[in-house]
Amino acid sequence: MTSQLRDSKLSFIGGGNMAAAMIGGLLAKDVPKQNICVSEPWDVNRDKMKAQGVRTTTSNVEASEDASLVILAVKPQVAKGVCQELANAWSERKTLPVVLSIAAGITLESLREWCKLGDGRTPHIVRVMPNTPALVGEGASGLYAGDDVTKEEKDLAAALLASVSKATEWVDKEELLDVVTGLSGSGPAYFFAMVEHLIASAVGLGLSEEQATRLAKQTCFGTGKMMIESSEDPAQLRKNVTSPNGTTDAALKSFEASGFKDIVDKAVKAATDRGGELGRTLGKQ
Ligand SMILES: NC(=O)C1=CN([C@@H]2O[C@H](COP(=O)(O)OP(=O)(O)OC[C@H]3O[C@@H](n4cnc5c(N)ncnc54)[C@H](OP(=O)(O)O)[C@@H]3O)[C@@H](O)[C@H]2O)C=CC1
Ligand SMILES: O=C(O)[C@@H]1CCC=N1
Repeated sequence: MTSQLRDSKLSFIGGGNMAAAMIGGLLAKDVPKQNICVSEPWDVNRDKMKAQGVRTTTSNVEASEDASLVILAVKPQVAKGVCQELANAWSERKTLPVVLSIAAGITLESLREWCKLGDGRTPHIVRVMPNTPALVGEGASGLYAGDDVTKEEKDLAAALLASVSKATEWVDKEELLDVVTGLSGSGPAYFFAMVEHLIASAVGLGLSEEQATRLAKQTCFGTGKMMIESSEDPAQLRKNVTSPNGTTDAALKSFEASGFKDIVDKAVKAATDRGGELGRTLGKQ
């Protein structure tokens, strides 16, 4: 972790699933608890955060008061109101915090418009797309920043994401963040769904739920670890499992016959398109 990140005051606006994952990951990396403040309306979520030792409040304005980095971690549908509330409260501030938006789809243009202060100043904004494995320090994150963001600010944003992610990728076109969302932002759900189905299939064929769950989870984990640690690419690793005319071959042929590639293509595109759609519809409101 960089000293710049360790010394920064971080304010999470919204303390839901993704904020909890990032905060859990940050605390595991020894970011000082007292440097993290979360504003969250729901007492159940607030209590969970409080139990981790970070500061909590119901007031977005209070949470952002002394922050150098404000992480906008609310649903896209409420981002506009939250940005406007914060911009109103920051009019007396000489130095504005850097805003990191994790809201899927919401464009820089909209964020800048909503975060504009009465005197015309706009905070520097970085869009990021993390994922929930950040909780265990195994996140994958994409980032995009406009030209107004300084190198130091980009380094700080990247350091925050890198502290909870093993892959931190800058994209050079904003629309590519929607693709990152369709791949790694939503991606954990695809793998969870796959494991759910694997367990159900094996239980249907006679294994106990407990055994099927242990075997399926470990297969997913072991496969991921192997992909990261091996010098061979995923296609070669797949071939290494697949004996000619053997059991894996039978399964992969069945996948193919059911249109596996097409199923994946369509799903990633659906998520990517939904990101763009959220940006367009919510940006207009
Ligand atoms: N979950 C994920 O895997 C990922 C999510 N994201 C993005 O992260 C953002 C948050 O998603 P996620 O954590 O899943 O959503 P959650 O609903 O779990 O978290 C959002 C939290 O914000 C709270 N909230 C609602 N209104 C306000 C407000 N005005 N001020 C402050 N807090 C408020 C909500 O409280 P209440 O429930 O009471 O409304 C909720 O606890 C989204 O924009 C999403 O696109 C990005 C990457 C991955
Ligand atoms: O489902 C969503 O919209 C958010 C963004 C990426 C993961 N969860």
